[in-house]
Amino acid sequence: MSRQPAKPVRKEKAPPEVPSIITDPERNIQYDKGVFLGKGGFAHCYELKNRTTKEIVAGKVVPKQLLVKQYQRDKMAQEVQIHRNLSHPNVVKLLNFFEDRLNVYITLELCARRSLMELHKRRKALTEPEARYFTNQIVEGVLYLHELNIIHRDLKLGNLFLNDELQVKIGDFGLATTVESGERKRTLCGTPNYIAPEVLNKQGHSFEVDIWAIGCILYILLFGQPPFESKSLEETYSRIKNNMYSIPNTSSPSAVSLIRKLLDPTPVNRPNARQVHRDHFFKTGFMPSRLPISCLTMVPKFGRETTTAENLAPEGTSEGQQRSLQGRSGLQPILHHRVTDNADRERAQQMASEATFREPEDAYLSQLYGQMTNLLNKRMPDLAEEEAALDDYQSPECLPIFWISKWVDYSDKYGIGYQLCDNSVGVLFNDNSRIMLDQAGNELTYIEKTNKEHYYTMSQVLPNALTKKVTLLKYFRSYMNDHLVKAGEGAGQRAGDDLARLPTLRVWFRTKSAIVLHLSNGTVQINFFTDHIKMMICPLMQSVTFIDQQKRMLTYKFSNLTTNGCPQKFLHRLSYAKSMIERLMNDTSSVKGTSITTANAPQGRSASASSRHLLQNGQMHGSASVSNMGRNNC
Ligand SMILES: Nc1ncnc2c1ncn2[C@@H]1O[C@H](COP(=O)(O)OP(=O)(O)OP(=O)(O)O)[C@@H](O)[C@H]1O
Repeated sequence: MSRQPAKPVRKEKAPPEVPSIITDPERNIQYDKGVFLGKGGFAHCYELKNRTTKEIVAGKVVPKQLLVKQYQRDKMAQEVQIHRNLSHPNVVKLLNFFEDRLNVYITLELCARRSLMELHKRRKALTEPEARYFTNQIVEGVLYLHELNIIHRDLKLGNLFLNDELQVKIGDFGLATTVESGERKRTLCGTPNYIAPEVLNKQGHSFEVDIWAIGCILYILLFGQPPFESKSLEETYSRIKNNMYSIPNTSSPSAVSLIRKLLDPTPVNRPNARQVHRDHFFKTGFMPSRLPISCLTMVPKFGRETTTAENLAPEGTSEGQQRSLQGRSGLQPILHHRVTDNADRERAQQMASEATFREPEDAYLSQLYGQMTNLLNKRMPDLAEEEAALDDYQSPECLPIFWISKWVDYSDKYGIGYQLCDNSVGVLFNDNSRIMLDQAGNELTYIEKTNKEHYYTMSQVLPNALTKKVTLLKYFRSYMNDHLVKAGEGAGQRAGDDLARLPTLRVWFRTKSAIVLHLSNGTVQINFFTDHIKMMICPLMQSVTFIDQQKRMLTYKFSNLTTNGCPQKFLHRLSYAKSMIERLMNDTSSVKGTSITTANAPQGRSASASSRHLLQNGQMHGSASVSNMGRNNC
């Protein structure tokens, strides 16, 4: 592959010069600059740690050189003016703002789980209970704003942030405005993403533009794409003006009815925020009280037990085996998910069971292979390693939610055990069945080689057929805890964990130089043995993360590698990854149809054994990859 000589990369805007210790002079607070969170049109955002209280907040940094024009300063002042007085669980809290010689700083409540935009990229269409959960919180935030006579005017997935509890937080008040009663706004600086027809038609607009945007958001959450999307902007605008959209017939009547009301072409016909909040859609059906982190990348599991207030045991378990969620010593009482009455409950159960998980046939391998081929066919300018490590080249929002932090190869007898970065553990057995135990050590998933899933809790009596595999799982778990870097006790179970479906290891093999692991959510991970560099490639975010020798996590979008350049060292690995993906594709097809059924099948019978480097004499070989990745990275 021909390489262009290193040349300075053209950047749209110079990154801000940010001191490593930032001082809020007025309040005499010092912050340590932490990890880079991302950049927008104006701002670069970092984790900031209060040096006294140790609290971590998000710090938006805007270089003063970007605020030279009066209108830029006015816009920022207006944004802060509106945002600073707001206080609601579904609105990002603006904590403080201050400046130093170089920059203006705004400190905000930290939303460590990014935004609904990244969720959408990873998941596309969500289940209806998830769409209900997120939209309900958006509506609660909007209701609060509208009651204060504030229109947000730019509600979009990227402005709906998520904290560690996966609570929605409305942010970015750059286009927000206040309205007097009956006033209709005539001008709007900037183009809102989900622009309402009355804005396009310049008829004057008000609160109803936010309601329209909620309609677009609910549509995207349910169906995975915007209602008026087309190939060109003109066509999209024409569809908006003519109210041309269709609703897939997979949706429930209450979802269809609400979308139609929200996307009414005539603003006065749309419900106001209070009416939306009271809508049938939110009052019926399954409303999770909390969603697990895994739903950022995997469809949740809605077993029978999770859809009822009583948390009934899964089918096939007896009364005595039912799990009691109350009164478990040492555990927080778990909030019940909301289901209204018996009829609704039945419907919710039916809907939930219909939402059974279908893992894509090859878990995105061919898609990823195509992306890698495309990327490597392009000329990527050379880039010095240290330059590539600068914040401005990074896309930290694309960092995978899960990766394998430890693994133990015991495939000469049983299989491979691994720990995910959230401390959950799994085993891929030689017979291609999989088992997974969550970080709290409570929720157990068993996946047959046919991909059929079974859910249990560790407190219930498990089927005899599983005893041996669960024993092995525990064995792997304690081995990884004892012999590899100390993992610490898993956190206690939290509400919503019963809905978690964790990604599992699907296929793996070892070469002389690396172990190659493919997770069911599409992530391909390659750990290189010699220099301990690791790479995680995600087809859904179209990005690659390298964990370098200094244990830095460097995440690049494929598109940025082509425009900004790629260090030689990473380029070699990308080429290597492409051939490994090809091999995974071949392995995956050979795994299909294998007739191996026992847990400890002889080595030669495993369909994928040919590509595994099997250790002899029952030896375990393991690796703890990256012991300290920091909170943001998990
Ligand atoms: N409260 C927060 N917590 C965590 N990350 C945040 C927070 N606010 C912003 N970010 C991150 O910082 C990035 C830049 O923020 P934002 O998009 O608000 O900047 P901006 O320049 O105002 O954007 P825009 O161009 O959309 O107006 C976002 O992509 C997001 O990843």
